[in-house]
Amino acid sequence: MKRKLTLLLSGTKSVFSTFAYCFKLSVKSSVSYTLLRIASQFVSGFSGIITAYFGKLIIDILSGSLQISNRVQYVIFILALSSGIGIAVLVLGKINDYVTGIHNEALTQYLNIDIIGRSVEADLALFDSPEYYNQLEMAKRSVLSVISVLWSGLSCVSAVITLLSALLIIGKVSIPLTVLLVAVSLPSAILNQSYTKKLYQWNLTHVKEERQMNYLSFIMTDKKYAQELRLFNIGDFLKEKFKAIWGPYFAKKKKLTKKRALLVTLLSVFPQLCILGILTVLSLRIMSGNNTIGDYSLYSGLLAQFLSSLMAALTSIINIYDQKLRIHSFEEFEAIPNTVANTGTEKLSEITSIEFDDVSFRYPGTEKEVLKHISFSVNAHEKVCLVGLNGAGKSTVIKLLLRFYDAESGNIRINGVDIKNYEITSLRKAFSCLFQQSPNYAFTLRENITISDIFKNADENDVLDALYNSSASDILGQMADGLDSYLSRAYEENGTELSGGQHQKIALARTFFRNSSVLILDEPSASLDPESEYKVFCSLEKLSRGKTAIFTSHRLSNTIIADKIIVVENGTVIEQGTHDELMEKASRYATFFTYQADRYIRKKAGQ
Ligand SMILES: Nc1ncnc2c1ncn2[C@@H]1O[C@H](COP(=O)(O)OP(=O)(O)OP(=O)(O)O)[C@@H](O)[C@H]1O
Repeated sequence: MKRKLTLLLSGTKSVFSTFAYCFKLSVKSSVSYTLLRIASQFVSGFSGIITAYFGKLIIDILSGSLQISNRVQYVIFILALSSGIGIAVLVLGKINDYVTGIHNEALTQYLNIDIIGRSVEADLALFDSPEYYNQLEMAKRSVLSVISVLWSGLSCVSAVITLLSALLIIGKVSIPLTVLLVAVSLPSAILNQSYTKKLYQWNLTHVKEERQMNYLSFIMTDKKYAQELRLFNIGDFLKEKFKAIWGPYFAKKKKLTKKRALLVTLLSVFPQLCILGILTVLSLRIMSGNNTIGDYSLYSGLLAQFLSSLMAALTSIINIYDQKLRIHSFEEFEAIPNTVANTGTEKLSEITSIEFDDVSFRYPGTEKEVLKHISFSVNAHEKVCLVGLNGAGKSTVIKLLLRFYDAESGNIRINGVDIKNYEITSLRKAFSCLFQQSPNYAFTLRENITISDIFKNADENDVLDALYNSSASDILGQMADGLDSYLSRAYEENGTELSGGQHQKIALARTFFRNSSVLILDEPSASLDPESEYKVFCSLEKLSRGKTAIFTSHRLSNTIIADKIIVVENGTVIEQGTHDELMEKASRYATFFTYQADRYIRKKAGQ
């Protein structure tokens, strides 16, 4: 008993705290809408009781149970009053519907923007973890829960008002039967709650399946996959994959829901039996002259209202209790800590040196040491090329330099200062970087370039220069709306779809536009034609004059422009030097270089 009481108390506490949390969010999104919705619940809570009482008065007057002198005027007055209240409640209900709709929209956007904001600031490492995606998915779903808790809490206000008022009046007929009515109405609601909780916990353990289904449905409908899907003829294969997940998922969910529906239906019979008892007692009292005929109308109306508002109140409370876990998912998502903390305060502007000192690193949650005791330095105005086989760790070096991840051991220093001491945005501001898979945006061409430095007070010439330097001026020439042309047809009929190489040129133009003191290009020419590649490396030479540049390239003829070549293999720096120095000795670099030159030389020699 004591345990049950403790459970009840903690349940009540969590209902209140969950509602309070959602109420706070509601107020943050709009104070006026929240107040309007509360006021409307008060009015609707009292209106049912008042209308039922007016009905009783009219019946009593008409049946002669209530003897008054000016019957006609009295009946007309009550009818007019009750119609007035009815119309006012109706109008208020419509206003409430409107306010609720608009408020729900505002609250949804407020919460979505909150989630997006958290996501934008999240550590890059989090994007490697399936757990993070599960949490993100649950947070997105919990937006609906906040709306639902708020709705339940506010509905509870009117339900409780109706419930208490009805209970006070019904209690006059038979207190024991009224108590019994309350008692038998509770189990079905409580059972409902325990199953709702079970269902939610079941949902929690099946988020992975739901995400997999979403993913499959995404690749079956997204343009990116459309070509391969048709070429490989894998539509049916993917549909079967989808069904294989959905089948068992649906069967289990159906079983749980069916059991709940059966039990709740069975238990809802008992309250009806109690109502029958109360109405029987009342009928006997009317026949013996202790109550009027109008009382029958009043009590039967109130009993119906009592039952529906009790159910509404309980369902609301249970819903809030149930949503507690979902709301908790939202709170949990908000509280996910970033490991790459913005610990530094120093501002960084000009970079005079970069130093990797005995740096080791493995991606969070993985065993493999991707970088092993790496040491190298880059001096101001130096052009450095990182060379190595696929998966050697070149891009990882860049990610650590930009503090997307923190090194596990060792130090990365800029201008002799540990990069953790720099304020993170000022650190990143010092780099213009082209990532290996830099995506373009479904925005205009101009926006696709200027997005890399939105605070720059740039004119059109800066954009045109960036396009020229990335060998992309011809792309602009093909665009109907010039710089204002859309780089996607997903949202604009007149948008332009670019080729893979053209996309890379735009991404490169964006990098050149940023014009920071260090230029980083990770495989800038992977998709470029030979002429564009040549021009881009000429631009790189030109633009990096008076700047520091770090680039990676698998086409080793490009390393010619580098002052220093650093060869990375299996996460370690195995050699470094100029092209000539490395070619002179039997280096790994010389082997790579010979691989690429060899085929051409052999072909020429007719071998
Ligand atoms: N987010 C990640 N989580 C776990 N491992 C990763 C992640 N990103 C890269 N790796 C692993 O780190 C290693 C180094 O990858 P990296 O991208 O740095 O290689 P790279 O030298 O740039 O290769 P490429 O020449 O193909 O671009 C690879 O084994 C890769 O599988």
